[in-house]
Amino acid sequence: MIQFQNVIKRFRRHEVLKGVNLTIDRGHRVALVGSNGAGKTTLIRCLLGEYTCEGVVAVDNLVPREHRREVLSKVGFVPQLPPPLKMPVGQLIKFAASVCDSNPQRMADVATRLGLDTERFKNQPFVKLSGGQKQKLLIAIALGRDSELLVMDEPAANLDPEARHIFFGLLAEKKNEAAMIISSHRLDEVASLVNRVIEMDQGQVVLDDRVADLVELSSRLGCCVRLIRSEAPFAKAIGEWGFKGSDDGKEWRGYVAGPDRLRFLGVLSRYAALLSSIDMSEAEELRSPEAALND
Ligand SMILES: Nc1ncnc2c1ncn2[C@@H]1O[C@H](COP(=O)(O)OP(=O)(O)OP(=O)(O)O)[C@@H](O)[C@H]1O
Repeated sequence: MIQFQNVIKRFRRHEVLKGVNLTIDRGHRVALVGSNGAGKTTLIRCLLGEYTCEGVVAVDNLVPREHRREVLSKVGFVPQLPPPLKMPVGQLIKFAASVCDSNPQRMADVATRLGLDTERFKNQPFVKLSGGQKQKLLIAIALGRDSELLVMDEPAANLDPEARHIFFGLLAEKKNEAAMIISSHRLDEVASLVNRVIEMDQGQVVLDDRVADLVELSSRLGCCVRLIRSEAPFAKAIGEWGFKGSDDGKEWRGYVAGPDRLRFLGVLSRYAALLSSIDMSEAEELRSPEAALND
């Protein structure tokens, strides 16, 4: 579906992409990783037809630079930095839906699932939303439409754990019909969302691995964390994951989105000396943490 053949991009004399060769098909969920300045955004911009470059870039045999409209009609894009748009939220959704022949209500419904009530914010300029609200709206615009390719630059970075879980579920719904490219500095942020990892360094692909597709995107893990004593900083950190504590603050229960397990364990590792046990298991059905505590 996507082809890069010996793609070279120069800014004046600085060669930023040094001959990139890649083929990405439907069903591939790619983590595009690499340190700052590796060339990830430049590669994406070549794919979206924003830059001219040497070599071949093609989406379904169309050259994005020459067939921009047709190529962009296939692509849902979530940018790394939200554009500084003054347009009110309601108008922005209508405009975005008209550009890609989608229904504004479909985008609004995705926003609602993510926890953003677009009706409430319809007259508010986009630029005045919070970072997380902007991210939710951009995701809703990208996912509330038919697309064959989803390109997302650090898409979940600003989302709270509940919205991340919903977002992963939305990706699961698209996983067979679309190819996905998820760009990130950190592999651990995106590792469990993907089945292929492409690492760039200094304008070149230095690793291209197919990885086991074991984590169900829409899964949740029921968790119980026990401590040797209660501590306020831990309570604050785990409270941000929606966990509820026992009266003595030594037992905490809640749910973690399947793809977020590594991230969650990373948070727990900061309090390793406090931990007495961690239980994590695939949740068969969702029960409230209060109900689980009463078991
Ligand atoms: N418009 C531009 N003009 C000149 N140089 C540029 C331009 N855009 C990017 N570069 C340079 O190209 C290199 C690759 O940048 P790019 O933004 O593609 O990296 P990245 O991997 O996306 O980094 P980050 O993770 O920081 O977003 C960097 O050295 C950057 O300074």
